[in-house]
Amino acid sequence: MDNSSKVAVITGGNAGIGLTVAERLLTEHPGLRLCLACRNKTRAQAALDALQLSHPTAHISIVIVDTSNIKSVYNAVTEIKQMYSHIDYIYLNAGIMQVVGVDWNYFWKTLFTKNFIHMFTTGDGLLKEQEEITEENLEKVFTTNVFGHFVLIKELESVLINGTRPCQIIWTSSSNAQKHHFSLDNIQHRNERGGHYSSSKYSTDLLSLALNERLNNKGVYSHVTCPGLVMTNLTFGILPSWFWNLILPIFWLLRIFVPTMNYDTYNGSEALVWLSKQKPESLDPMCKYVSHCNFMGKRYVHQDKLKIDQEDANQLYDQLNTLEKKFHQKYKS
Ligand SMILES: NC(=O)C1=CN([C@@H]2O[C@H](COP(=O)(O)OP(=O)(O)OC[C@H]3O[C@@H](n4cnc5c(N)ncnc54)[C@H](OP(=O)(O)O)[C@@H]3O)[C@@H](O)[C@H]2O)C=CC1
Ligand SMILES: CC(C)CCC[C@@H](C)[C@H]1CC[C@H]2C3=C(CC[C@]12C)[C@@]1(C)CCC(=O)C[C@@H]1CC3
Repeated sequence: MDNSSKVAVITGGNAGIGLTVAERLLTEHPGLRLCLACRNKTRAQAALDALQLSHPTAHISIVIVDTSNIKSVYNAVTEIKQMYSHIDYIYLNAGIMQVVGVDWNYFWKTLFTKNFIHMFTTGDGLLKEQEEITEENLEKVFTTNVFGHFVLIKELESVLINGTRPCQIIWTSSSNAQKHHFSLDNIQHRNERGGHYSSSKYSTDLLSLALNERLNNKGVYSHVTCPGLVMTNLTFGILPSWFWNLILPIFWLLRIFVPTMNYDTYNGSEALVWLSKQKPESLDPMCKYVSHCNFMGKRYVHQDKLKIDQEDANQLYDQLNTLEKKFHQKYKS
């Protein structure tokens, strides 16, 4: 095993924001060894081929992981541990949103009120979602976005901790993370009408804080990012791509008020890549690092103070830990 060069693992690294982060990290950190942790072999191989074209000497590998399936996460951990003795950056980026429609009534009602900036920044109240339960009897958005990643981090702990080099855990959270959609009495957000995605991203923010409390003294640092609104398969699942292309000029205008209207993945990945170039000890665990792009097209990183509570974070951590133990017993003993 080559221990000298840096290693980055990216979940959902085959498409959208994850793929752009992969591309930009290879440019920013020459010699970086990259692991695309993806659920689909063909799509992962296509991404690897594209990255290898622009970075012919880069060392890129694929690990198959479906974060909505805990058995698959355990299998992926075994593979990652065989490949790497230390991980410098782990991007917990894979994510889904199960949208079935837009509440246009709410959109028109809010457009000409003072709440319009909040609506365009967060999407809060605009999206209709549907629930799905996985074959392991877990809520799918919660498992894909949060629990699968929790298990990944927990099982990889020995590879993240290294006496001499720090490790950065970098989550792709969202402005859509809203406390009013989250409850410690129902962390999976089961049997609720909507708010599944928001609850999962709020959990992400809490979990990141809890991880810092547990792991900072071992050289592992966790931070949350927000890519803003970016055109990817996720947003094409909300409205068709032709619609988004049509309203591109509106995005430019909206940027005067809402600098998170990033549109492309390069703009959206700014905060995620910027974090990899910072000293992790100097970063604030109570901040969300947000990718901004102004009207003139200038990209920069904005820090938003997180409105979350350490006690909630610890309680969520404990609940995730208890849930993980059941799967550990089932699959690992
Ligand atoms: N686009 C936006 O405006 C915003 C996105 N985000 C977040 O950014 C992250 C990346 O999303 P984005 O790039 O937009 O969307 P994409 O759909 O383009 O990318 C999502 C990535 O996650 C992967 N993925 C989905 N489900 C799983 C799973 N069960 N196991 C493993 N991988 C999975 C997808 O794989 P596959 O290609 O096989 O489907 C894909 O690689 C998400 O966490 C999302 O919530 C946050 C704020 C705004
Ligand atoms: C004329 C158009 C600009 C109308 C588009 C309205 C809505 C579909 C969008 C306005 C704000 C958007 C938004 C998201 C999805 C699409 C909107 C609701 C996200 C929720 C996508 C996923 C995220 O993580 C955050 C985004 C915030 C903004």
